Amino acid sequence: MSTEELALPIDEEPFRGSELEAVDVSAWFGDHKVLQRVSLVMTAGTVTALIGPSGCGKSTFLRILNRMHELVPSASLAGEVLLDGMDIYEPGKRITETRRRIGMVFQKPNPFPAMSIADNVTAGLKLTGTKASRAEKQDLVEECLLKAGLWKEVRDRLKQPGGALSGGQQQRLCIARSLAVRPDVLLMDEPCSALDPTSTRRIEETIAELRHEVTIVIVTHNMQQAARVSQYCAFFLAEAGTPGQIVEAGPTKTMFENPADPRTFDYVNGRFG
Ligand SMILES: Nc1ncnc2c1ncn2[C@@H]1O[C@H](COP(=O)(O)OP(=O)(O)OP(=O)(O)O)[C@@H](O)[C@H]1O
Repeated sequence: MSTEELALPIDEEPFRGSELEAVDVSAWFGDHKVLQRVSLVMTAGTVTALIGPSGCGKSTFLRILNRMHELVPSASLAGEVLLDGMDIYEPGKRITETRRRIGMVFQKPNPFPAMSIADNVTAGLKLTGTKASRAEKQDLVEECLLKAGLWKEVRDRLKQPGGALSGGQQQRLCIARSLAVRPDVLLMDEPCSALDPTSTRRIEETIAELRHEVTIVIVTHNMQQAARVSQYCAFFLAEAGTPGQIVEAGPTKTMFENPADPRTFDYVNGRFG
């Protein structure tokens, strides 16, 4: 068989990344219940968008997916989060390993401002105890900046401080930093909300390119963005003081063009929220 025959068309290339599954996840801050039995499968090779009005628990849900929720002293939760079938909350599971496998990019770009661009990219290695030679680090810096779509813009100034980059470049630097520890899943909490339209587009292109590398879950308030970047969508809602729940989840096209629930239709068409 020739190599041409063996090669898969691009759409059928096997995806890297892992499957993440939330099973009956509920969450509280003190005795305030903010999520009620949320279940969702986030598949490798897809971008899953979490949408819904302010306060319905999207960020809380995202933070539960990499064990950041428990950093809030009053916070508690029930249910399971399975990473390739293994519960990340199982007693004895190391939090650092979970956070290495499930990275997070925040709303506001947060590079280490005084640290060089190159050192920002490799900063996570120390935290995860990964040893790398100088040459390996150099290769990693180039690889991750390329994947994050920033290499061409910074290749000649890798020693300059990360804080000197524009907001959009800083956010792509943070994406490169997340990729350097080779995560299986990347969580993004409104990654473009602090950025101008051009930088937003650039990040969206980066997300599209990364989908084959890493499973992506993104919280966004921007419906056009959800439609552009995601293949799968989950609509969260907290009605009249009740905890947030998923009203409906499914392929993005269906959610936008032919949702099953009238509340989804109203939300994606900007009638509330
Ligand atoms: N650290 C906290 N302590 C107490 N309550 C909190 C905390 N963080 C969030 N909450 C509450 O949990 C609920 C869900 O908040 P969350 O931020 O997850 O919603 P969201 O859908 O992401 O909102 P937004 O779209 O505005 O970011 C809200 O009622 C919020 O007030």
